[in-house]
Amino acid sequence: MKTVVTAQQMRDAERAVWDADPDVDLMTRAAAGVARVADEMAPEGPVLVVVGPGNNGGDGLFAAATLAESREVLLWLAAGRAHDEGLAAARSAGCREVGDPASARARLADASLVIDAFTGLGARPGLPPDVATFAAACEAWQVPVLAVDQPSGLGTDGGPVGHSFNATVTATFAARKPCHVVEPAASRCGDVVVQDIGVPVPATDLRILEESDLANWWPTPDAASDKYSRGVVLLDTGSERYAGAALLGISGALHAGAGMVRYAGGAPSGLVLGRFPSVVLGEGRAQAAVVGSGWGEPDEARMARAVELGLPLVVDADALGVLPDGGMEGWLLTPHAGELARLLGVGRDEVEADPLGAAREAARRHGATVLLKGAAQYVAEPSGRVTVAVRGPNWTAQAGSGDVLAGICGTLLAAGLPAWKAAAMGASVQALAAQRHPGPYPPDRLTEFLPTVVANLDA
Ligand SMILES: NC(=O)C1=CN([C@@H]2O[C@H](COP(=O)(O)OP(=O)(O)OC[C@H]3O[C@@H](n4cnc5c(N)ncnc54)[C@H](OP(=O)(O)O)[C@@H]3O)[C@@H](O)[C@H]2O)[C@@H](O)CC1
Ligand SMILES: [K+]
Repeated sequence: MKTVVTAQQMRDAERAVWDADPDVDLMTRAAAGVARVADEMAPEGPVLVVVGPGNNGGDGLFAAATLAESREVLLWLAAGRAHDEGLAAARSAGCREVGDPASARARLADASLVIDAFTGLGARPGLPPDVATFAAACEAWQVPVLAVDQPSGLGTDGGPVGHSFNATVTATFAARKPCHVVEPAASRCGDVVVQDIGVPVPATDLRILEESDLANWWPTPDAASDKYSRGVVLLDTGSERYAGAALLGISGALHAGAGMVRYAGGAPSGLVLGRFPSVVLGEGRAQAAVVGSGWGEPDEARMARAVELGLPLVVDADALGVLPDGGMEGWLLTPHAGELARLLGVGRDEVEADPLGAAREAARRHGATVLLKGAAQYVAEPSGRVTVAVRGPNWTAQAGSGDVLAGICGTLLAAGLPAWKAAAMGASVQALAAQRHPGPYPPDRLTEFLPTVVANLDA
């Protein structure tokens, strides 16, 4: 798992380093990392550096000085002022300045790389008009952009996105920041490279899961395991009309490695057994249950029966409309943005503008873990801690993915994992399956790849 730090947490961490050693030169380390990534991205051709007024611009200027030893480097002082020492170093290394915004845009015709060093940790969201026009021109001309610390225009801690650079690669320092992992900002960051500049990273309440976590934590049977110790998951999903949701959830549960799947939902039993003969029909001993996918409507009586099971529940789709008033400790709610908006009584656009805040609020209000599904997936616990799942390709945005995911999470809950882990690992393994098998596979086909993904998880 990798920790994500806010702007303030990063500044505090840097302050601690300076307090311990006032002579430490973090900017030189940061700039060296930026120059290295720049050379990797574009080994030759002119580099154009957009320089802002603060230390982010300072990083860009010292990186420019290094790059100018071997290639042409142009500076656009887009704020009209710049970090004094950085500017002196860049000038004496031979960097030349473009005088005005139009000249900067004109140089995009032959630039092999733009380095965006306008703003970083000190950014207010948005860009001055000249810089916004330049950022749009970079996109239109398809010039690769290396963002220093973050694409300028984004708020470091995430939030709504207006004018900003759209980076090919972002070179950040010490740890990722919320804008690198939380949408809508994350999509503007390209590939995020984290440079070690000798600043220890504090533990925080935001982190991202990695494949190695899945490898270490995936519940793998041993010689003493039987179907009960591996975990029995009960699904009360599907209906006559939405029988497919039941099949998809069962498939997710089985391919994630359930010891046994029981099915007690509304899909025709012949259909279920015809496709999955190992499924046991009806209720019985189980360690977790999945409810709501494919019910077709919120059903209070059905929800009440599920509550009576006394099991940790994965609550999906229609069941989210009939949540009990309390007693959901250990449960996992799996809304997409629209469902989460309904849970909170706000507009979907509000959830999309601040998915982290919305997921945290729902988890706090309901006292349950919330997995917010979508292109990026967040797992919020009632404590406020959030884990970001491994990201998949956009192909997975299709009907049925959520039904499969609920089944996978049910299996992991039944295996004894806490709700946050079941959710983050379930979402991540589905994303990895899609990543390793790119293309428009339907969700039932993708599910069949889960066993090979689990067997080959890279520690
Ligand atoms: N701290 C460290 O030790 C290290 C820091 N490092 C580097 O420093 C960066 C942080 O530097 P920083 O604190 O100087 O802030 P920075 O992001 O350059 O911006 C502040 C300036 O921008 C201006 N401005 C803001 N938004 C604007 C907007 N929308 N439109 C126009 N102007 C805007 C703002 O103006 P003001 O708000 O004052 O009006 C102010 O003048 C960090 O990201 C990393 O790259 C590394 O070297 C490692 C060591
Ligand atoms: K930047």
